[in-house]
This record gives sequence, structure tokens and C-alpha cells, in this order.
Amino acid sequence: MYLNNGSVVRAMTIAGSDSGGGAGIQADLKTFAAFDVYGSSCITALTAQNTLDVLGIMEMTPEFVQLQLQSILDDIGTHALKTGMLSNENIIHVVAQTLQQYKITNIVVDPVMISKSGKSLLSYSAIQAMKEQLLPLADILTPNLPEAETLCGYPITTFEQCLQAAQDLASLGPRIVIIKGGHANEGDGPSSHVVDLVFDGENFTSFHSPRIPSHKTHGTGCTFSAAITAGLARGMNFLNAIASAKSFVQDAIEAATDWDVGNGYGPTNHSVAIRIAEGVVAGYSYIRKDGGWMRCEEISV
Ligand SMILES: Nc1ncnc2c1ncn2[C@@H]1O[C@H](COP(=O)(O)OP(=O)(O)OP(=O)(O)O)[C@@H](O)[C@H]1O
Ligand SMILES: Cc1ncc(CO)c(N)n1
Repeated sequence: MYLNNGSVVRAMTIAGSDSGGGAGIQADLKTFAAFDVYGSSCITALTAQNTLDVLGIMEMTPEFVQLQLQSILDDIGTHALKTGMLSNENIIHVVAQTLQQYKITNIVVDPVMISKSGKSLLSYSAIQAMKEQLLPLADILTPNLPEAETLCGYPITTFEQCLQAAQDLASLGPRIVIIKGGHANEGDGPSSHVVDLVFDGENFTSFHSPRIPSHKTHGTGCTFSAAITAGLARGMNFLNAIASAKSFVQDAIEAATDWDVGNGYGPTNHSVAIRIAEGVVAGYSYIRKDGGWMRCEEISV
């Protein structure tokens, strides 16, 4: 187990259970294990789910969510924490309250709203609670494009709109916003690269990687945010944690391309070695120019 100053490094996830094992709590714990980080979990809802569909959802009561959080935090503690599927505003409320009460740091909020199979995982009325109560506590917010559109309240179809959306989301509280590009150009057929855009309140960095032509992408978002959380728990700075997470997701998609697990959007393969920011992920930084942003220097972290 990875140690930091002699202490076992711990990470925690607050999310829904995916009975199919590809997303949610199951993906998070597999990812923490791959990063050699001890994982604990608070389950917000059970989903009866496979690679094709979400057949049913059973929510926990807010009281039981709170009890799980207290039981972990009073005894085991955590060096970083992520949230995934939160289901409703009452759960969001107790989660936000408890994170404040225990002064949790290194909080990654993955604002899960819809499964790859198209089922809602967050009630519409919870979106405002997420914006008002949870986003101000987030160190890192990781929406995919449709989630960023819902939180911003406008469509994002160009790179300039994506730059604007990241700034608007940062104004709601998170220190760092990453808009993930997995869903880009879906309507127009696959594009050759997946671009994840990072805004840290002042500067932009974009991470580019080849788009893997695969349907084994169930849970990529959960895996990505869990990998960032594990990296933060291990003491990485945010750019290294993001770069390591992106490499991990890429390798996990690639390692699953031949898998025969399920008949729909199959899970990724978490049994891949982690690469700790070895300069493998190409990124670009941006400078302000003529009232906009210009891509300039290529970076590796
Ligand atoms: N086909 C692909 N090839 C390579 N990387 C991908 C691919 N699809 C997604 N990714 C990467 O996976 C990560 C998650 O992105 P994505 O936009 O798929 O999240 P998501 O929609 O939240 O996932 P989920 O299905 O779990 O809800 C990002 O780092 C993205 O770049
Ligand atoms: C439980 C759960 N959380 C998140 C996602 C998003 O991938 C999912 N499909 N299921």
C-alpha cells in the first residue's frame, strides 16, 4: 500500500453502486486499488445496471448516507474524496454539510447526471442544490460536455464556448474545472482526438489524446475522477493528477477492447499499470490575446 510519511494513503468515494461493476462505486474502488490507495465508500443509491441499461434505482435515505460518512470519517479518515452519482437534493445537502463539518480537503466533484445508456442518475430538481451547495466546496469539478451544458444553461458546440463554460463554472466555486471531451462530435461521427480542457481560475491547459474507437467506455468518467482523487491523495499536484488519470483511462479503454463483458457499452479494464505523469500526455497551455485565448506552448507534465 502506498505510504506517505509512513501513513497508508486513503481515498473515499461517495457514489452509486453499479451492479454491472463498470461504473460508480465499483469503478472507483478498482481505480483506487490500481493506484495503490486504500479506498472507502459511501453508497448513495443502488442501481440495477448492466452494460445495456439501468433497470432500476433504489436511493439510500439521507440519514443513512450521513451515517456511512460519519462511520468512515470518525475512524478511518481520508486524504482525498470524490463524489459521483448523488441522486437527489436531500443527499446532496447531507453530503455538503458533512464535508464542511469534517473540513475535508482535496474534493473532486464528478457531477454525474446521465448513464451512457441514457438513464437519469440525478433528479432535475437537484441541479440547483448541486450548484449552490456542492460546487463551492469542490477543488476539482469534472463535468462531461452535456453536464457542463446543463450546469451552465447553454449549449457548448465550439471550443470558444467551452473556454467560456469553464470560466462560468469556476465562478460557481470550484478551484479547477475540467470539461471532458469524450462526448464531443458524437453527432458528427468520431473525431480523432479527445480533448479535456482544464481551467485553474487563471490559465487554461488542454490535454489531447487519440480517440480510441471502442464502445468499452462504460464508467470512463467515474474512473477518470477516481484516478484524479487517488493522485491527489498520493500528494500529486493537480496537473500531474489529471495527466496520470488521463493515461490511466486511455490504457483501461485500450486494455478492454477485446473484452466480452456484456453486450452494450462494456466496462474498461482497470487491471493496467498506472503511469505517474511521465510526460506521456501532450497538452497545450493558452495565453490571453486580443480579448480571447490563443493556444501557445506544448507542455508535458
Ligand atoms: N474513446 C475514447 N478514447 C480515449 N479516451 C476517451 C474516450 N472516451 C472518453 N475518453 C476519456 O475518458 C475520460 C472521461 O470522459 P467522458 O467524456 O467519456 O466522461 P463521462 O461521459 O463522464 O463518462 P461516463 O460514461 O462514465 O459518464 C476523459 O479523460 C476522456 O478524454
Ligand atoms: C452508479 C453509476 N454512477 C455513474 C455512472 C456514470 O457512468 C453510472 N452509469 N452508474
